[in-house]
Order: sequence, then C-alpha cells, then structure tokens
Amino acid sequence: MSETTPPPVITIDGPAGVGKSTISRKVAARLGFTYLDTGAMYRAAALFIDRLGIDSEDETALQHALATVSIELLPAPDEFSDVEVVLNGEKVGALIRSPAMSMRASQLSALPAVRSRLTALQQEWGKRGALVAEGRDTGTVVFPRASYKFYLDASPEIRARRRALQLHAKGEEVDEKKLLEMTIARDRQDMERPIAPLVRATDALLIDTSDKTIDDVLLVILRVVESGLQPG
Ligand SMILES: Nc1ncnc2c1ncn2[C@@H]1O[C@H](COP(=O)(O)OP(=O)(O)OP(=O)(O)O)[C@@H](O)[C@H]1O
Ligand SMILES: Nc1ccn([C@H]2C[C@H](O)[C@@H](COP(=O)(O)O)O2)c(=O)n1
Repeated sequence: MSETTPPPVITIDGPAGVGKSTISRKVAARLGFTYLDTGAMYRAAALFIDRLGIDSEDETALQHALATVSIELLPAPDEFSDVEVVLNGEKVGALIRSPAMSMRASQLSALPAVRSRLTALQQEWGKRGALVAEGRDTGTVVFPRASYKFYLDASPEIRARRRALQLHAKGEEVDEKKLLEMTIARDRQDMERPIAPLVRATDALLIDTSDKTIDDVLLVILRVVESGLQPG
C-alpha cells in the first residue's frame, strides 16, 4: 500500500492579540494556502454552547451537542478581514468577535469535549489542502507534524496597545487598562489549562514581534518557508 504525502501545513501560535490572524492571512495569501483560523472555531463553539444553555460541567451533553454542530469558515474577502464564520448555517461574524466572547471562548476551550471535537474538525482541514493554521495548539496538538511552525510573542502591554489602536481606528471606545487586564487574564487561562495549553512547540521558531512591523514578521516567515529549512 503506498503512503500519500499529506498537504503542507504551516502553524502559527501565540498569545492573545500578538498578530497571528494578521500574519497568517498574509502568509496564506502570499503562498496560495488556505487560512485556518482555529480561534474562530472556538468562538463559534462557545456561542453554540451558550445559546443552547448547556451546563459546561455536563461532558455528555456537550459531546452530544457538539457531535452534530456545523462550523464553516468562509474565506475572507481580502487579506485585511476576518474569515466569515457560519454556525449551523447562520453567519455569526460580529457576534463572536466581542471582547466578552474572546473570554468566553477561552473559558470553554478548556473543556475536553470542546477540544476533542474542534481538534478533529481542524485536522480534517489539514487533509484537504495546504494550510496556514493559527491558534494556541496548532503546532503542538492539531498538527504536530506540520512542515513549518512559528510562535509569535510580544509583551502584554504591547499587545494591548496594538489592540487599542485597532479598536480606536474602528471608532470604538477604548479602555486600554481594561484591555491589558483582559489580555493577561486570557493568556493565563489559555496557558494554564490542563489540555492543550498554549505553549511554544519545541520545534517552533520563536519570533518576538515587539520591535517588528507586520511586514518584518511576514518577511521572517516567508524567508524560512521559501528557504525550505525547518524553523525549530
Ligand atoms: N508586528 C506588528 N506590529 C504592529 N502591529 C501589529 C503587529 N502584528 C499585529 N499587529 C496589530 O495587532 C492587532 C492584533 O492583531 P491580530 O488580531 O492579528 O492578533 P491575534 O493574535 O490574531 O489576536 P487574537 O488572539 O485575539 O485572535 C491588529 O491591529 C494588528 O494589525
Ligand atoms: N487553537 C486554539 C485557538 C483558540 N483557542 C481558544 C483560546 C482563545 O483565547 C480563544 C479565542 O481565540 P482567538 O480567536 O483569540 O485566537 O479560543 C484555543 O484554545 N485553541
């Protein structure tokens, strides 16, 4: 029986607001790969669970409900926009992108039933074609054999500042101190959960983006990928 080579996967993990989506979208566009926003899937799953009012302690009810959930990601119209998320046939883009939903997704993503279902769905994407996958555990758990792995980092202060600028540009009211507190709290939750915590894969290239522009980071990643060298 002949083994077929799986399509190439690039993983980009890191803490909240470090630039994973921004960078991943650009890398995917440049290479002609599909962009997989795994965080969007956790956000959609959180909305799904809350709408059904399932008790998060009830593992069986969660497994049962999640077994049939449909979470589709439609390609973003351009490299500056988020992917469109379709939950059981309904576009839920704006509903899942609020700061409150970020925290809720982080909380519920610690549950074993949620993680096992979404990990399986994400691995299905990996069978269909070349991917740039981003999130918290894409290089460690979802695609441990990815062709290239990157881990982006920057201080919470820098990330909160960037997020504040982003929201300000959209005309939204910004409390930067609150944003910083939420960033730190979400990182803690994502890093301290027992299953698939946020951690740098030992073979991922660490990129400290603190003093880098988006284009600088993009260049580092493209150089590694185009050189054909494993980052680790
Ligand atoms: N290297 C960088 N320099 C300056 N700004 C950046 C850089 N990388 C990303 N940004 C900006 O930081 C903000 C947050 O980026 P982005 O939404 O891509 O982060 P994320 O890691 O995907 O966040 P989350 O984990 O919450 O989904 C955006 O406004 C983006 O333009
Ligand atoms: N691979 C992933 C991706 C996301 N999550 C959880 C933890 C995050 O705080 C939350 C929202 O993700 P974001 O859209 O901000 O990237 O979803 C996870 O546990 N694993």
